[in-house]
Amino acid sequence: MSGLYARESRSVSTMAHLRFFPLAVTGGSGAYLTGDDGRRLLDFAASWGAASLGHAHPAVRAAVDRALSDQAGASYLSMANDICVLLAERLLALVPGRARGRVWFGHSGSDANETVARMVVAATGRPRILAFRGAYHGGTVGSMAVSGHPAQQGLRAAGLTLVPYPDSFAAGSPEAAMQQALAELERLFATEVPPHEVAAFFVEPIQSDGGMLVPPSGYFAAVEALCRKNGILIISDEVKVGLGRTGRFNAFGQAGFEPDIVVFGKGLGGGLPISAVVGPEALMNHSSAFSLQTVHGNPVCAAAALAVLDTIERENLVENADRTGQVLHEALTGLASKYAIIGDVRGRGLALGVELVNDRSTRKPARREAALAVFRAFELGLVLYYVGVESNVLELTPPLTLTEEEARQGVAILDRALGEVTQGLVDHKVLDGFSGW
Ligand SMILES: Cc1ncc(COP(=O)(O)O)c(/C=N/[C@@H]2CCCCNC2=O)c1O
Repeated sequence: MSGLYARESRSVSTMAHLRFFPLAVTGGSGAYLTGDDGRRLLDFAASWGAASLGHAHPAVRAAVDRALSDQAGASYLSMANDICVLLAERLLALVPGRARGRVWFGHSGSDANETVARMVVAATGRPRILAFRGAYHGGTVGSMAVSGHPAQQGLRAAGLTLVPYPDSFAAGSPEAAMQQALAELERLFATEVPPHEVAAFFVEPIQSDGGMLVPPSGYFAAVEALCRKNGILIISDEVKVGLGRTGRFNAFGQAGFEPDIVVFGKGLGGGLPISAVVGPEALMNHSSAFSLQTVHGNPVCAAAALAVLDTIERENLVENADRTGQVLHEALTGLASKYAIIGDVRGRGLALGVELVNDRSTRKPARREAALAVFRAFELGLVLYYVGVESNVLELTPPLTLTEEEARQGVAILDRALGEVTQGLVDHKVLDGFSGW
């Protein structure tokens, strides 16, 4: 364990730790992090997707410097600032007509989803909310309340009903997954959940922390029809897979539905804390002083977000995510022909998952092997984490700036790590103290 990591253990709380290996960093540039031991590590996680432009991107640095050099306050609570207005106008132009009303700014996906959960109930008078089993919508009380991930210890909202997200790998086919998931939703509407009491449905276009689950084609179109029929608002949580990561700017478009409310976060700030909720004016202006924190809408983070949106456009990063994502997907599929432990490779663009199983026919989750593979990859110079309700899905969410060469380099490291794990060459003891989820 490095000196810096040991020093952290004597100074920083573990309450926010989601640790898979003892990485301590002192810097980074592009798709690389600099370890405190001087190593350069290829970052296939991008800090859970937040470093959308990689590290130390000059556009973000310049934008933040300009905003700080003539600082228009530190909050939009009690005064408007030009940068937030400009960012709001940009985001309104990026969402479908249904959602094109007003923009709320926050710090994180959690406070954004918490705000939406409160807003839809307050504005519609409907007491119920739908979300998916395995969904991660945040780490605050109000966002955990509408989440369904088993790793969360928070209380679920009284009006929350969790429904199954279609898992094509677990069900054996997309058709079976879609049929099962729709049947359960329709059963709930017919028995336990009166649809006219449901205010909104929280949707991840790809369920990331739940295992990078890609919905079957047609599933969300069917869900949207059910929602429209019953006046249920659809919320697209684009916090992790939005902003071009899937190879299209908005992930909901590929998933085949048009949301009423869109939630952005993580990569929006390029590593700085900012989130946004974009929705219809009637909802977004249903009240004043409804959801506020002191430095919400600060111009510095908003400037970073504008730089991110500008850079995504200027550097064609949506196309890069599509193209480099295909290279990565194909390379990972190549690994699957080599390692029986890889049960499934799935995802879109640069939102990819590799599900590890001990047996392809039973699909028994290979939790320990996932943890060992991630640990060994770290030792070999690649940073990636695992997700999934069984913690057996390697998650790849690299910076949108990733090059094809970097993609191949990362897969070569993962290849070696999986080889050593499957040959029993990685001592299980390395996982002591790294409990992950
Ligand atoms: C789809 C989706 N919506 C909202 C959130 C919450 O965002 P914040 O962690 O910025 O509050 C997240 C956060 N996801 C977690 C962050 C904690 C570590 C585990 N991995 C994640 O990506 C998310 O994936």
